[in-house]
Amino acid sequence: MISVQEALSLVVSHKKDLSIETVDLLQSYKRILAQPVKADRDFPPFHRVTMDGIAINSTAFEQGQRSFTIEAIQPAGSPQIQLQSAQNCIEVMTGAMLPVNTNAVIRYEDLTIENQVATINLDTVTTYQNVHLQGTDEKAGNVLVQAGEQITPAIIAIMASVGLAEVQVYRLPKVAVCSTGDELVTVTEQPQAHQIRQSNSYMLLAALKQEGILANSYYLPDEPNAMIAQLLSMLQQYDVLLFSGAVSKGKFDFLPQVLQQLGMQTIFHSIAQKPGKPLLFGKFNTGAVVFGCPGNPVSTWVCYQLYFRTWLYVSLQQKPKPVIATLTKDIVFKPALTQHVLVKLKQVDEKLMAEPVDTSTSGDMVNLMQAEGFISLPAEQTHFSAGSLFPVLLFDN
Ligand SMILES: Nc1nc2c(c(=O)[nH]1)N[C@H]1C(S)=C(S)[C@@H](COP(=O)(O)OP(=O)(O)OC[C@H]3O[C@@H](n4cnc5c(N)ncnc54)[C@H](O)[C@@H]3O)O[C@H]1N2
Ligand code: MOO
Ligand SMILES: [Mg+2]
Repeated sequence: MISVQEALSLVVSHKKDLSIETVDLLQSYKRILAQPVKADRDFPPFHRVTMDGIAINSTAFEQGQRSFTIEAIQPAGSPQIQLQSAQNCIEVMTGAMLPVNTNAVIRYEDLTIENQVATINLDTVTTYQNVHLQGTDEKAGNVLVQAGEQITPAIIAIMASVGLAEVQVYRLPKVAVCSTGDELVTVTEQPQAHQIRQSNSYMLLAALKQEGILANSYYLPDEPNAMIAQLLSMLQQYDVLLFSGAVSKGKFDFLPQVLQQLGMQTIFHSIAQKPGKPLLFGKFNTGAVVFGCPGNPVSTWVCYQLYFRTWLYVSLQQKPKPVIATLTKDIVFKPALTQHVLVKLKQVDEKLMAEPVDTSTSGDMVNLMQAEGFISLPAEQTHFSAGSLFPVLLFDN
């Protein structure tokens, strides 16, 4: 049996080089950016008025002048105009260019306007007050977003503002999610006493959606010939086959042998870890990789999060953001296995605390709901004390 570290390096070494494709700006949401996004102009591109009011030349105010005749109006969306006399002012609107020869904006709330004369009811006016100065956020030519970032609404806004109507992103892998087992019925069916409704593929499909991947869903019964017929059609279409169930030692756990019969090379089958010991990882010469997650829901979830997401992230050249947290209680775990412990996170003063979530078994999907991530306690150690620091693999469940 291989260690978690060995398994992860094998998964990484079988990453897929995903090509780059061009998609419409809005379609790029949640995809991984494959190009840097550069500022085509300064941010902001001009001295931008940030309050509705008047623009003056502050020298006149410093010399004691308080009342200013309104010369003109500068709306947002109009070319920049010029203050003709430093003793006058121009009405300016939020989003407008600051008029030439002005250097301060006074809000309407701080003015009295009568007969086209604005009187300032303030004791002080500072240079460039209520003005967002050109280039203070970014300079033209600078990289605003690096390649490798997952595209968020804020990144979409940045790309729109620099005129990127089409965006280069990494192609997403085509994924098939497949549940197995004669005990499974669909969500709409009333299960008999010996049956359960299948839930793992819904969980995986939803998790894949978080990565922007719209996967297709399949089902295999516990019968090798029926499995082969279904798998043959799936093999041609997908980059990843993500199974749950049928990978352990049971008389009806046919998946490993059926996949091998179809030409899959087994890269590993079982890892020194709990949960998720029977995980199967293999590859077809079509390039398709197989993750055969153990059927218990928490095992499926942990294997998906740790191994599939690692594969996905290296394939997409995406870097996960590490989080370190402090274990809140002592744990003793004697088997020579890495134990993945589901945790909730809470902030206590400066410290991020990882509190283990009570789960009875890896079949306990109800308590999985409480967890925000897991920590992996190394196999070589048996006692883990409260106060120790661990990296947390965060997930959104
Ligand atoms: N003799 C041994 N037995 C088992 C071992 C072992 O090492 N030796 N490993 C155990 C571990 S650990 C796990 S985890 C499970 C993995 O089993 P399989 O991958 O073969 O999965 P199944 O037998 O098909 O199902 C296990 C469990 O999960 C439920 N299940 C399966 N699919 C779904 C689904 N789509 N939605 C909801 N629940 C699902 C299934 O009904 C079973 O209860 O094996 C242990 N046995
Ligand atoms: O993956 Mo199994 O928990 O260790 O049920
Ligand atoms: Mg089984």
